[in-house]
Amino acid sequence: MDVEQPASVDSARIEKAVREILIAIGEDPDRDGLQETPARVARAYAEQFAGLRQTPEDVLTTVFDVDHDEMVLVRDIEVYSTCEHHLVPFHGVAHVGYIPNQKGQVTGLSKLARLVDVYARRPQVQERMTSQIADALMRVLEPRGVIVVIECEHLCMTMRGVRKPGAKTITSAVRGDFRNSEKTRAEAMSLIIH
Ligand SMILES: Nc1nc2c(ncn2[C@@H]2O[C@H](COP(=O)(O)OP(=O)(O)OP(=O)(O)O)[C@@H](O)[C@H]2O)c(=O)[nH]1
Ligand SMILES: [Zn+2]
Repeated sequence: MDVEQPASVDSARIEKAVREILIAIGEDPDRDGLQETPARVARAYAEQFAGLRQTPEDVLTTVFDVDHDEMVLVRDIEVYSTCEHHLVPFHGVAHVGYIPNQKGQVTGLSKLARLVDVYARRPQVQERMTSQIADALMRVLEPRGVIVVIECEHLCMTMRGVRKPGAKTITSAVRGDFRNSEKTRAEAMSLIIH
């Protein structure tokens, strides 16, 4: 469950902290190129972590009935998130599919991409982000099933640490019909993996 979130980031606090980090790494925060950096980082974080101040209901606003109760899948939604362990990016693609309920309730296609961003723009681990997207769709659209597959490269594994560029992490979350029916799941996977 989402905990209550602050209205916006505390820019002054971020700026103070970033200045401290610059000093701690042995930089001069007052040199030309760095003077504006704390304020820039505060603005960047406001954007990068905007999802902390959003709920799925904020973006899944358009729900309408169509005469379609079979799979809808949006593939290759670009995703940028921030690894909560190292605060460096991980990025890749998300594939989000669902089977509308008997009433044929669907949402706008762009709303699925917006939903991905609600959870990507937070300090994250890929597994949790994947489940959160699936659970939010189940709750709001009450579909017969949801499948979310996310493939990402984690910069904490490529630019530092173990340094394995190209390694991809693939996570999936299946709910409802996608969980219960191997055939339905296989159909979705064949559309995702091409
Ligand atoms: N399961 C999971 N692990 C992640 C994710 N993002 C980063 N990690 C891992 O989190 C772990 C943190 O491990 P620690 O040993 O606490 O940190 P560390 O010493 O910086 O680890 P190394 O990255 O191996 O140098 C690392 O193995 C990362 O690869 C994620 O989305 N999911
Ligand atoms: Zn990391």
